[in-house]
Amino acid sequence: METDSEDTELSSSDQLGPGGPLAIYSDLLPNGKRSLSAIARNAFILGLVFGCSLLSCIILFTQSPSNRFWRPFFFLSTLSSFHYLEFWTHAYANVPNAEVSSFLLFTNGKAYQASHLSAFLETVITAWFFPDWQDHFSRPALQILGLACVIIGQTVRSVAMVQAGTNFNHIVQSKKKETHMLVTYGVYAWLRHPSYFGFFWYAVGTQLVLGNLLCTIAFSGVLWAFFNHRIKQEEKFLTNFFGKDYTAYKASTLVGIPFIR
Ligand SMILES: C[S@@+](CC[C@H](N)C(=O)[O-])C[C@H]1O[C@@H](n2cnc3c(N)ncnc32)[C@H](O)[C@@H]1O
Repeated sequence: METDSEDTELSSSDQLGPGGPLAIYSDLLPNGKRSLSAIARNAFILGLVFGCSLLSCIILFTQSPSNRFWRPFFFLSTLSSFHYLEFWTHAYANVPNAEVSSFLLFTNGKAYQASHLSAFLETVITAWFFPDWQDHFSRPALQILGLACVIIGQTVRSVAMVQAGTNFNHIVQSKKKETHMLVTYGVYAWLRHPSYFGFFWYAVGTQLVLGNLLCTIAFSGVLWAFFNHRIKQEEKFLTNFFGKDYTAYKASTLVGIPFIR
């Protein structure tokens, strides 16, 4: 005798095919843009890199601050926590946009990857071959300032992403969605681009802590030009979306990146 459950059993391709009853889950399968296995894998790897590099950084620094090889491990720990938080903020407050690409691991462009590789190489090469030159630039006061920038920058960016919720999108939107609301509360009450403010100061701060003279200059210049252009474009779209409300909001807030108004 056939049971009800056997009656309704479908082959896996029927269940997952277009319009099949489980088609809604196809996004979550391996290779889907919200693939649960890829999300679990990325989170595991980033957690592992964060834990190991933070521990190595602390051990090397406390053994002897003059052993400069705590620096690359510091950089890896900031990078891994940054990429983990990019996804976590989406998973917490922006579920419809939480995708594997929200980690920004391999989707942030070649310039991003090249600049981080350059920073890593500069700190390793100067620590190994030119320690005096590195010491000359990386004074404790600059490093403490850099660390403050990293902590404040990362915190402001993550808090902004949580407060903006589903209104935040890694890709600047040129068409207004029905659900898109103008965010003017929380950190957005003071800063109109807090996630850009946060990233700018976080990134420059990492270079100050590492004692990277070349990359401090390069990161400041390249990021300034990038955000200056992006903010102007984004504000044109936001003015189209929200009209006078955005103009009034703009007049009462700051950007917080030098010379960008
Ligand atoms: C990568 S997010 C960056 C948001 C903002 N510029 C920041 O730095 O926090 C880009 C998206 O956020 C949206 N956005 C920017 N400011 C907003 C605001 N105050 N309220 C609602 N959406 C905003 C833009 O429309 C764009 O699609």
